Amino acid sequence: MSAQCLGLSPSFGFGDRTGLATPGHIAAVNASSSGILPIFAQQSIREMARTGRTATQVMEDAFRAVRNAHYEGPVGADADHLKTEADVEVTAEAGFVFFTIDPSAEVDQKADNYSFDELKYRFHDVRELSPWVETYLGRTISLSTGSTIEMTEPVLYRAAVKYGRAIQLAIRLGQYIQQVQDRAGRPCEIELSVDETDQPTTTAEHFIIAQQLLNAGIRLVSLAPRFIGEFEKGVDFKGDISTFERSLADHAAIAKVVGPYKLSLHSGSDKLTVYRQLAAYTGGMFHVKTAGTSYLEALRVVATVAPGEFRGMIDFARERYLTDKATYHVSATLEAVPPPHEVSSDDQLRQLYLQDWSSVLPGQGFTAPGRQILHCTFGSTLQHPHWGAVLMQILREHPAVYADILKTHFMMHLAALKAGL
Ligand SMILES: O=C(O)[C@@H](O)[C@H](O)[C@H](O)C(=O)CO
Repeated sequence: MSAQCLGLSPSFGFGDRTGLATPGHIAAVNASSSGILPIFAQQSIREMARTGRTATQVMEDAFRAVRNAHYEGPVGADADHLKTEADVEVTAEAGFVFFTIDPSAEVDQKADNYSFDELKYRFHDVRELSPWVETYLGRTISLSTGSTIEMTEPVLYRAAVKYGRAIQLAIRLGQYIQQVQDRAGRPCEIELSVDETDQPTTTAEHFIIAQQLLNAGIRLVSLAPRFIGEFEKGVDFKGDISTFERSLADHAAIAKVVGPYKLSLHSGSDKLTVYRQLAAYTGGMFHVKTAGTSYLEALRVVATVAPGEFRGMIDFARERYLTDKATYHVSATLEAVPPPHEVSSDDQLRQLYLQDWSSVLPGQGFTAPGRQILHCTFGSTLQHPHWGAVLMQILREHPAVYADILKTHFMMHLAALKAGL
């Protein structure tokens, strides 16, 4: 079986940083009967670098499990957060068919704070590569939600300064992806991701980005805006849910009228509080990406079968956290979570650093800040000569335990999404 394009069907990405999680992911999909299609091979270039795995290994690990489970449904494969043509080439060659373009390196992350005078000054540097400003100027776009988008000079100058270069890069990478896949006679789906920026993507910016890519012939299957609210790694949504819902409804309306394409939720691990709304407001045209949560559930296997080793892994993670958290959006502090030597109970320690479903209200996700300490240090742990070897040996010695833990974990995730369909 090879990877397939999943189109506009509701879909869910099961990122796996160990290569041993797919059996549990398959068990959850089979048990949930949610109708949500899976992507079992999903890794970013960043994750592959941090875990020392190649694109080919990611594909082989996932599809070996698919064959062993005799799983027969359509299965996607997401080459995530691609930033260069070289990223495209190595993942296309490995058999990926879903390509997530990430032009965030070209996003001016300070643009939301510039005054109008500053924007007018900086606009001169991007005027030539943002010819679309004149075409939108003065237009009012009405959305099915009743919201309107006023394309004023300040709005357009800010969009051009903030995303002008990023749009150009996204078009270049998108056209390259389509050329590479068309030449090889392989299918492809493209997602644009600007979720990893500090400032939310406004409706005007979403409308412009999507329309410029589509005008350039980039066939988007999904788009990941930076939603309002805090989508921190490893824990549930943080923020005002009604504000998020209003913004989500507008973004979904844009995706329908400019596309259609799916809205994609990155850092989707454990964000159960917003899953029902995402499914409902998009009318099922959504994609959710997870990855860190499967790694945290791998540590739950260690906590279950070898609590002493789990304590050692926590101590190591605490040593690495301040360094490793640099590229991730998290707020946990070492001071907020006691170190293992201060917690005698293994169960309490597991609650502090992983949390149990028994402690979570229905339709909500985990919130324990210790999860972020373990989440961000996955690369250091997996690549550590001792702790990486201990973790992988425990997972290989207890495959049924890991599969059962993942089945329970992702049945909760898929059920929360299904509630909105
Ligand atoms: O950590 C990564 O690089 C990926 O998991 C990336 O964050 C992915 O796009 C994601 O959001 C999964 O939750």
